[in-house]
Amino acid sequence: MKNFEKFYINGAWVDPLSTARLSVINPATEMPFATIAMGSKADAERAIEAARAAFTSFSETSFDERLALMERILSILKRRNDEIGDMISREMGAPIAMARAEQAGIGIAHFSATIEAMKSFAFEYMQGTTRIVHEPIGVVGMITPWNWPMNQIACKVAPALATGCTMVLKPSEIAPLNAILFAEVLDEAGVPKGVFNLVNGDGPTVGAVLASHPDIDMVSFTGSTRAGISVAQAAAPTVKRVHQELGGKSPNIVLRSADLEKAVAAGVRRCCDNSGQSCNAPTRMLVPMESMDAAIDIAIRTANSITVGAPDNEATVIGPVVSEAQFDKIQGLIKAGIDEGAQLIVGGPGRPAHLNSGYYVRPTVFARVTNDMTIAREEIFGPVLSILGYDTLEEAVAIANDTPYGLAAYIQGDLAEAQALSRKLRAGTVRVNASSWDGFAPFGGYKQSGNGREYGKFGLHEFTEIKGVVGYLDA
Ligand SMILES: NC(=O)c1ccc[n+]([C@@H]2O[C@H](COP(=O)([O-])OP(=O)(O)OC[C@H]3O[C@@H](n4cnc5c(N)ncnc54)[C@H](O)[C@@H]3O)[C@@H](O)[C@H]2O)c1
Repeated sequence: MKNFEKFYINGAWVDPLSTARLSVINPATEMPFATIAMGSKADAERAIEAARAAFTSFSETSFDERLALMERILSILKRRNDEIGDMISREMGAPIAMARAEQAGIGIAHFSATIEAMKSFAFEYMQGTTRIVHEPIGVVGMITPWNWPMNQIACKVAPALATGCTMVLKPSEIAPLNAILFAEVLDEAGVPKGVFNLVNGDGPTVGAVLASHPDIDMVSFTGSTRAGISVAQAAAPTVKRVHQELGGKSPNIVLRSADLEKAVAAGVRRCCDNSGQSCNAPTRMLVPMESMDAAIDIAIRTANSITVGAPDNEATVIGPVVSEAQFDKIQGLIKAGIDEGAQLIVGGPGRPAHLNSGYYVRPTVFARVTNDMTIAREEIFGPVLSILGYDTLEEAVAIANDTPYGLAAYIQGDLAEAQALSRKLRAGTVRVNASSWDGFAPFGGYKQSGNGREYGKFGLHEFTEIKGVVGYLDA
């Protein structure tokens, strides 16, 4: 059992003031393998004080100093990538190769993209005789989830450092160890003391302090809509900026012009990727009604080809889901799908037959789902796909937009048709056909999927205040 019971505050690894501890569980074995300290209100306040004290000097560093710092971080992240990936695999169950290449690799991608973006970002410019200045917003509280842990940490910390903010990070208590390695990277890179601080703990204790504290100028939250609302409520009396990246129930519209085989197979795989634990997973596939039977055939074949297994086995495509609570929640939603009359075509309740321990879920597809069913409305966060039929394109758009969420939407088919359709979808990201991830594209949600945008120049914008110095030049 490894002990990770220190916090990183004011440039040093310090003992917590709190005595509470939590075991970190490997979801593949259901066994604890490490412990962390769970911070108290006093631990959070100590970190906020350090970040506040560091703000004046860090906000006055030059662009070149911050660029050099970002480049040092990037090179250390590259060196330690596999170690970070292995840790993520152990604590949240992602298959080892994917954990290294994608889960950890995305941290590198965000630092690279932010470095590129900061080089062309207009931090200051003239507008008539007024000087427009983007200044760092101040001390940022960051609260992150377990599903793509390094993604969320990097896409907040990179723009915050690039703009001259100081920060306190509270990562998910369910997958907290990658954040400890990340803090080691920042320490080695020479981030000035107090600029980056890490306190582990739970949401209602440490998270709530970050949300409500008057010395925090902005809280950047990624997680469930439920917790995002609590954060916004706690933040309201101090009128800080609240940036939320929340849940999703993203539609994937398969147009009549699409290659059905390719589109359905890719949609099933994408929904199950990361064991279905992606906020932007395409979980509602919309197919033309007359193609429903053919789509069912393709979905069954594809789901059966997804190998579920131990994260350290190279043949594994998807590992376990993160926790017992998540496993139980998914099982309950699969049961709701069956009880409400959706057609279960592959997968279903329980673990895959060859696995009798670990939080493994069978890739599951329901067909002939209607958009009022629980499985079409609630975020499941497991490898569970709903296929819905549509007759007209107008109907497809109405179904796609009939959700409280608006994080992402997907379109498969003719490019010109997809371009026109993309404007009708109420979602922060629309992905057309087999487009690959774009670390410079804005990422964030419409409706109850959040507010604000991350990634590239949009992240830089998010972490700044805009000042107008009127009369900067004589008229
Ligand atoms: N939109 C996005 O960018 C995005 C990305 C990844 C995950 N998510 C969402 O995250 C959820 C899964 O992650 P999770 O289970 O870790 O979510 P969660 O909301 O339970 O926890 C997220 C973080 O919030 C903290 N937290 C919980 N309650 C809090 C409170 N009352 N006050 C302050 N902090 C609190 C947790 O400790 C954790 O650090 C899904 O709903 C998913 O869609 C969204």
